[in-house]
Amino acid sequence: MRYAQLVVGPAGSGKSTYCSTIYSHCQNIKRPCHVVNLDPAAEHFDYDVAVDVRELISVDDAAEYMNLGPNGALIFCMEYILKNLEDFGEKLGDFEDDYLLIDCPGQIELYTHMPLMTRLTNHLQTLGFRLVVVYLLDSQFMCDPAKFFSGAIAALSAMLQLELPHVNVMSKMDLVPKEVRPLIESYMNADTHVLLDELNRTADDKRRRLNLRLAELIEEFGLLQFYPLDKDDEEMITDLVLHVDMCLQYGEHEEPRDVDRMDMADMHWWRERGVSDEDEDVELLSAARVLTQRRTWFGFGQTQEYDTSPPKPWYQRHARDDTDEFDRFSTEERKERIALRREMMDLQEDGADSTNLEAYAAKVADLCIKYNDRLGAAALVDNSDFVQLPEVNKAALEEFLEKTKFD
Ligand SMILES: Nc1nc2c(ncn2[C@@H]2O[C@H](COP(=O)(O)OP(=O)(O)OP(=O)(O)O)[C@@H](O)[C@H]2O)c(=O)[nH]1
Repeated sequence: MRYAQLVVGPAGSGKSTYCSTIYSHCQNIKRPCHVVNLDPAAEHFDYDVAVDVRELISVDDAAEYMNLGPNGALIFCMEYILKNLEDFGEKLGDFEDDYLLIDCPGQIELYTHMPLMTRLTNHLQTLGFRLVVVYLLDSQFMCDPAKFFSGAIAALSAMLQLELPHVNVMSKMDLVPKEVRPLIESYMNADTHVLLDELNRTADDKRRRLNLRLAELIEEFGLLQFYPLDKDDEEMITDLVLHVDMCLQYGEHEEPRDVDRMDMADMHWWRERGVSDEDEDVELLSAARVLTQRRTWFGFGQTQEYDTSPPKPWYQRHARDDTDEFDRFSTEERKERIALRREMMDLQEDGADSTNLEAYAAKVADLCIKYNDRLGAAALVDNSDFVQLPEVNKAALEEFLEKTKFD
């Protein structure tokens, strides 16, 4: 399976910088990755470009030979690429099992007015690529709600035009002054109440109705969540890559290598954190993570899927975030959870019946109480029928939840 991110967004929004940042991140995590330049007007890059559209045609050549101005030359280039799409696509076809970052031109009207991107994406799909659009918006221009609305609608237009999984990114977060951050954060979640209040301050009745309709559109379709990006914040980059991977379903086709019982999502999670899958501990670590995630830990042969909801944005993270939780456990708790998970795996191999399922669920319940794990306890009680939790343990968990309730 091959994967590609189409990196789009207005001029100067940070597309090339994004490609450079993700390219370095991929190198660090040992993921094969190549950058493709689709911008005939591009000038220089601080990374190796594997395929460059300028080898086919560049704006400078078009301007010189066709005697065109900069915009006319760009349109000419786009038409030329369209006519020679098959040749260009062939070059992209050289990469097996790889991950491409396609750095697109900044003039987004080129895609909304011309069929280039749609034709290119269709072609890539016929070559077996799984695609995601990463749409960048510059946080610098998002310091007032009217600009946010126009940026969000441009993102929506690209989303509708390209009809592909779509991730919105708010770039250059490091440049946002502290006092403006709360406002930007509210935009990133498309908090329409905040936006409307701001927008309506100076609007007349007619404009207020328009603002309301636009806000409803944004809210109703839930399409406009933005992921923050500060190119120097490793954690933000990891979160974003993880989210894009979920949209791409990256890695789901792969066969596990050394660790045949491990969930691929776990392996991927650890790889993202620099742990090699040749490392024996990965199986243990992953097992522990499954346990901490409380999604699949108490069932035998349960088909419940991983929760693929996007990781929480950095500003919403709190101590009980699932993905961070493992790090909070004491060594003793980790060991016990790992041991229990191993026991469950052995039972799975021997064949689970209702007696050992009950015994297992009872042990998990004890562990929740022992380590003051309210979230796990609540999940277990909610799924008590499904996991065949014995009544006595269910009652103990309910008592524990009642006793440790926050007011
Ligand atoms: N401080 C900061 N600067 C950034 C960031 N991302 C991009 N920039 C700067 O913003 C400017 C434009 O970035 P590019 O990556 O060239 O933007 P682009 O979207 O590729 O531009 P075009 O291809 O011309 O449309 C450059 O000066 C970058 O150094 C960021 O996260 N933080």
